[in-house]
Amino acid sequence: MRPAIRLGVNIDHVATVRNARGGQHPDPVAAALLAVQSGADGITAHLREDRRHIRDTDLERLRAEVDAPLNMEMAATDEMIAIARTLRPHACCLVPERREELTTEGGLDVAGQSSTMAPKVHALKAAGIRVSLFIDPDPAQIAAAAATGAQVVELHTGAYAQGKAGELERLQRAATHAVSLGLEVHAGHGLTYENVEPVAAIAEIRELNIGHFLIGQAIFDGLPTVIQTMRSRINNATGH
Ligand SMILES: CC(=O)[C@@H](O)[C@H](O)COP(=O)(O)O
Ligand SMILES: NCC(=O)COP(=O)(O)O
Repeated sequence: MRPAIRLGVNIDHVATVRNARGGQHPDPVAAALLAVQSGADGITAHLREDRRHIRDTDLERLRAEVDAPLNMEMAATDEMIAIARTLRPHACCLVPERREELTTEGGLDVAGQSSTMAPKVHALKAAGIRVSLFIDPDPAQIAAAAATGAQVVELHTGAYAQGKAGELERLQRAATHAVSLGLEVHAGHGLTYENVEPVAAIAEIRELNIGHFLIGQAIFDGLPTVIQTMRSRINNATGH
């Protein structure tokens, strides 16, 4: 039987609500603690260059106060690499960023910058950090990701979530290809109760990172319920 899929809960948008009034509530760290108590296997937080949601102090407190793997999402910039090497989260996931974007659009173009990406991956690994590259389910990107020395690829499920034809099959091919190159396979972006099970059924996937839907649904049902429900949907797909 395949291992159970780890559920990483992305708490970015707890910080979005907090920042709306410039105060302290709702506290992303309190949300992370509740998420872990409710069954999350790890916490994901995206420190964007514009700090539109997660702030540096949020990450510092998550690292200090939450006894669960912290997956820091970040652009592959010198600033973020320096922060990560100081903070030493369990993992970093390198994602593309454009200041004007509403959310992450495409995957990281590793193939187009592999010579500069490899040293960045090495710098993070040298700090004891597991490195994941957030990429489209594309053969060239997977091969380039493996060549950088990254241990993990996180497959961008955005096109699948938007209903683009053939994307689930593309994700399956990408997952098989990545494992053949020795990479661990994660997936995320735009996953919901309704679309998660076919992705979770991809046998090579070891971790799903889910945020926006969970935080939004928690407004109606509460964070524990939505995490437990998502956990059960994932387990339905994997037979756990
Ligand atoms: C990489 C990805 O798909 C998300 O983890 C990312 O955090 C999205 O950015 P926002 O949370 O700012 O929408
Ligand atoms: N890397 C994907 C992630 O952390 C959460 O993405 P989303 O569920 O907020 O779209």
